[in-house]
Amino acid sequence: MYQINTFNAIAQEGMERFEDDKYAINDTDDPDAVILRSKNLHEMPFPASLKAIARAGAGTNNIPVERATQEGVVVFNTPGANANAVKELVLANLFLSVRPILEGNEWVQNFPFNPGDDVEAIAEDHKKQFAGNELVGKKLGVVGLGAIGALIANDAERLGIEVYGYDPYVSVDTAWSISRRVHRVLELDELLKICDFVTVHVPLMDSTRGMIGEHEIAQMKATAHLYNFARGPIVDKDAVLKAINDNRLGGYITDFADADLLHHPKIRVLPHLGASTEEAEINCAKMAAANLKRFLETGDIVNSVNFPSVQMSFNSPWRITLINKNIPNMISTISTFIANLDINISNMVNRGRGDYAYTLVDLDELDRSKVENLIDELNKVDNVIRVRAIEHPGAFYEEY
Ligand SMILES: NC(=O)c1ccc[n+]([C@@H]2O[C@H](COP(=O)([O-])OP(=O)(O)OC[C@H]3O[C@@H](n4cnc5c(N)ncnc54)[C@H](O)[C@@H]3O)[C@@H](O)[C@H]2O)c1
Ligand SMILES: O=C(O)[C@H](O)COP(=O)(O)O
Repeated sequence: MYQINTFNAIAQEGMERFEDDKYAINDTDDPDAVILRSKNLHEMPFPASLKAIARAGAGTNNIPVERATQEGVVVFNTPGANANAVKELVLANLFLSVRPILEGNEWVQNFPFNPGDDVEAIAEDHKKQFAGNELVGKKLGVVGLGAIGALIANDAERLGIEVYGYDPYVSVDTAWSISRRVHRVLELDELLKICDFVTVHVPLMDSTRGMIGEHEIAQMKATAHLYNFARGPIVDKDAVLKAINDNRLGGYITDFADADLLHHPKIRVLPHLGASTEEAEINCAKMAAANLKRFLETGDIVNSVNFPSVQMSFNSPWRITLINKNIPNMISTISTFIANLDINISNMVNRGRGDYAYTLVDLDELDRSKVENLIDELNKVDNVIRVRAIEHPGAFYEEY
């Protein structure tokens, strides 16, 4: 039985993938894996049993990824699974930025009409104060052309907006998906100078913390609007407040609530709603559950942020998985241990990522005690961080 613990509300459509006869949910303090959304794990020690953490979402800044790596815990996320939800929220805010839609509604709802008033005529009389602008022909800068940024760039371009994109690390796949009518910008300042709207979609990392600060805001048009649906600390809020109060920035729209940003007429604050659609929550939960199940049941790694992508078809009675330091001779050391126990290797794959590597070894061996003995031995090997044995689920092996 695998033990899974959850944090945050994970959509049932994902959780129901964990079959009752194989998985126990929230039943232990020593889980094999955790599935979560934005719960902060930084101060939480990991139990020795923990093998994997699945983030049902994109950002993993709530997870101590480096510590997880050192402790041999594989961290997964769900790339792209909530990108459409964020895209739609950003587009909605673009419309709200050019048209006083919310203000018009608020005015009508709160106007002190008297009984018998011609409400329609009074509204017609006042509508001029809620005239707006159009998005067609405006310039939008997209900082970070990943799953979300690429969708926004393409859809904004289709709306007739002139789109400029900046991402020095854009993936080849994403680059192919972006319309050739989206202008590629090589310097962030260049984009900031010309755009009416700038929307940021980069992960929060040491290199992006505060990346939109005083200098960057000073490049922007005084009428421009800055959007932050990525993470609060990517934008320097003090620089934003100062610029807005000095009339050097037109507005700030953020998905990250902060007491200092509340009740300002030029700042709109949302309670982290980017991924909060039924569709995105289901997509993320399903993908996170699939990542976890596959890892626990086969050792395959797909969509990890700290270990390499490794898949191998599982055709042997036993598979062992190893997380080890990425140093010379590890593979020969491991295979020598296996050979010394007179066990034959039927298939093997090893991939490194930075300082760590992941190895799958399929064994032509039916004797459980020999495999258990091997695991004990491998656990003693220097620079091996975690070893696991997975029995092939097909009972037919017992018959041979
Ligand atoms: N508001 C929400 O609810 C919500 C929902 C989903 C994601 N997010 C946030 O948005 C971030 C992006 O999500 P995504 O799914 O598009 O991720 P992604 O990994 O697909 O894309 C991130 C992109 O940022 C680029 N990048 C990294 N550093 C950069 C830099 N210094 N300058 C320019 N580009 C840079 C990368 O090359 C990549 O293309 C997430 O990490 C998360 O923090 C927020
Ligand atoms: O990084 C993400 O995927 C988003 O910020 C969504 O966070 P949530 O799952 O807590 O809504």
